[in-house]
Amino acid sequence: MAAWASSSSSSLANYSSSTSILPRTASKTSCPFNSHQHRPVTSVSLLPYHRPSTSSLSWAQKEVGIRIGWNIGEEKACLASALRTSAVRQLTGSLTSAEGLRFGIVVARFNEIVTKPLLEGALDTFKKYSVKEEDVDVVWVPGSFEIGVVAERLGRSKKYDAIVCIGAVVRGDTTHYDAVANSAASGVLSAGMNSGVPCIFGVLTCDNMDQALNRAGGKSGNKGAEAALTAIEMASLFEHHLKL
Ligand SMILES: Nc1c(NC[C@H](O)[C@H](O)[C@H](O)CO)[nH]c(=O)[nH]c1=O
Ligand SMILES: CC(=O)[C@@H](O)COP(=O)(O)O
Repeated sequence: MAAWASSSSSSLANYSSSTSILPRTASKTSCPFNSHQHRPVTSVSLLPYHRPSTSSLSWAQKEVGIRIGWNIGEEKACLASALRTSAVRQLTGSLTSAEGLRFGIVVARFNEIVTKPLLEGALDTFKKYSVKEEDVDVVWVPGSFEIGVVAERLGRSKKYDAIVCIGAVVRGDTTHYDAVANSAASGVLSAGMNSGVPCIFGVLTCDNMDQALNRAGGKSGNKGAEAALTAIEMASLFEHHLKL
């Protein structure tokens, strides 16, 4: 008899009178096998499973084998998920513990009619979440293409817990838009990866100026303010959970 069968039959005896080993909600809802059985999972072998011939198995072992064999993927996944759920740590940054965190803001002067309100949205958000003015530095660059290199320099200085990158790339008549927009995005991404400091992408990439203005305090909100919120959460996450 396969090793799994004997241990499963004994484990069946152990569990048969016990309540579900899965949290009630898990056995009732998240295990597809259980959904039509309407019975809590009482035993799932965690041994390496192979399907033996059933002729030599007792009723109990067939029951376990059938339950496990037919739905090994779902049952194991459910049990594993349930076990993970009971032991899972969930780490997140807090928006209510921003005091003392330090932020850099890199903002492009190009399309300043858009980037200035984006910057103001970010600064207002920092103030609203108790970030002191002396804990925020603003660095102006000519255009969005220059954001990445400055963001990385600020990150490597280790003076900041997160860096907000603000720009507005608006499509013109040529394909220059694609070069600038893509470079800005990859520049901000690289700055964060290379410096280890969260760099937040608050660069608008729009087909026209109306789209940009709508996202700088217009009917579509303020992406600068959103970027500042993201910066606070990421800075808090790194400060409280991801310190090296
Ligand atoms: N067209 C836009 C630019 N272009 C300028 C570049 O960002 C860069 O400063 C120049 O290529 C020199 O390196 N910048 C924006 O931020 N937005 C635009 O729409
Ligand atoms: C995003 C740009 O670089 C763009 O504003 C430049 O306009 P054009 O493509 O007409 O030169």
